[in-house]
Amino acid sequence: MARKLAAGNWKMNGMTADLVEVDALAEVVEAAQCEVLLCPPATLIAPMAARAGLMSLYVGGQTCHSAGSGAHTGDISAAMLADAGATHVILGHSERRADHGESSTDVALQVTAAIDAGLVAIVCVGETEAERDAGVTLQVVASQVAGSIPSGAAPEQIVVAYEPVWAIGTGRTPTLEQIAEVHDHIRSELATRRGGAADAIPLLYGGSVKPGNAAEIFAVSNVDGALVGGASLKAADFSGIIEALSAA
Ligand SMILES: O=C[C@H](O)COP(=O)(O)O
Repeated sequence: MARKLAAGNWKMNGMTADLVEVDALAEVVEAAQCEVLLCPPATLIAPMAARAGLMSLYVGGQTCHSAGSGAHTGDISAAMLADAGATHVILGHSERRADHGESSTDVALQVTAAIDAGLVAIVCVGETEAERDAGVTLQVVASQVAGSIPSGAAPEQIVVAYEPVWAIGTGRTPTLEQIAEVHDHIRSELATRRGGAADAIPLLYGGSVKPGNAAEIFAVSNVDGALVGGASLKAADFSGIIEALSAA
């Protein structure tokens, strides 16, 4: 049985003044029957972690370089994220794959670096709309899972987030049957390579999760939580999602 995780991805949003949203989550986080994580932009990791330390809230990064240090202007290493107070890092998000040309091979190297730095790696996979229309969703997702997760990674060091690219920030979501089909397939792919240990890897759904649709998504087979973008920016919205996962 995998642990449940409500993860928020602030993407390139958030100023110091927005940290009041973290304070506003305190009561819900303390009552939560699941793990809760927020991944702000790198500039806010340290101050958010200082606030999160007062409650049971994890803080994570949104990417990291595969190298430990060196001449990589603008990049950040996994050890730097950990040093700032992060416990997790999102890797291989479709926006990184599209905007920065990151391949599954690149992501696998980042995952190894993250694990070496003591971080939990949240590995994102998902098909584009054209791939879904072409009927190759399961092959695309299986290939990303196989290529992005190093075989040596232990189950407690990995989370997989299924995010259909066409559902991100669009208000569109797959049917519950489509979510179940992909999540069951990911679980089965992981089990092929890891046996029963695969059951301990949390599988998150991401893409237009809101308080209003969270409960039905969390009731789907092999959905252990969510990776939430827009609805994680405001405590009022994210609270509803945390509560729905706690009740699932
Ligand atoms: O990382 C989060 C996802 O990309 C989902 O974003 P969204 O909830 O705004 O659709």
